[in-house]
Amino acid sequence: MKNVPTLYNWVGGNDALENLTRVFYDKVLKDELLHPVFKSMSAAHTKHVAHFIGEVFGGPPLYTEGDEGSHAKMVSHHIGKLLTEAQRQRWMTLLLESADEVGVADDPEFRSALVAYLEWGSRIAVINSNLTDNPLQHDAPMPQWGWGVPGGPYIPEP
Ligand code: HEM
Repeated sequence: MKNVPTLYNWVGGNDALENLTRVFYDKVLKDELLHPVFKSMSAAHTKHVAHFIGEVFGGPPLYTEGDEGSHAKMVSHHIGKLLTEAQRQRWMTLLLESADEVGVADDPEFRSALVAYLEWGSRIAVINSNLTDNPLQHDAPMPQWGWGVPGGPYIPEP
């Protein structure tokens, strides 16, 4: 497939991702299962998560350069939080509800890649939350996510 856009471009870049995480964390803070976990999050949390996902989706290094983050720093935020599978499932549900609410691209190819990434990342977050030490070296690379099996969005031939 020629000229395959990045997931970052397809979703609408940083503005679309920041809009998504803003609406999502509003829901999270009103949720009885997730409020206790997120009640002390920083004011910049929603943007940091949007920047992280954007970078993983092939966007500019807004998390590693703009926010002075790294993959290891992101992981360190989850260490020792003792997240449960029920909390993870609620996190997924609210994020996907938010995606529909704000009108994130809903084509089958994009949503397949989005769900695959979120399932992967959220399950690793739960695993890491049950550790006491960060398993990553400080210079571990950022994950990179792509379109997976479909290979790109469905674009009909002209
Ligand atoms: C793909 C999945 C995920 C990604 C990309 C992600 C990303 C991040 C990032 C970038 C931070 C650091 C924010 C900052 O610098 O302010 C963070 C912190 C955090 N994340 Fe995640 N996360 C994921 C899944 C989860 C899940 C499933 C949970 C809980 C159910 C969770 C709970 C938390 C908590 C509690 C913090 C710390 C909040 C605080 O500062 O008090 N994360 N996450």
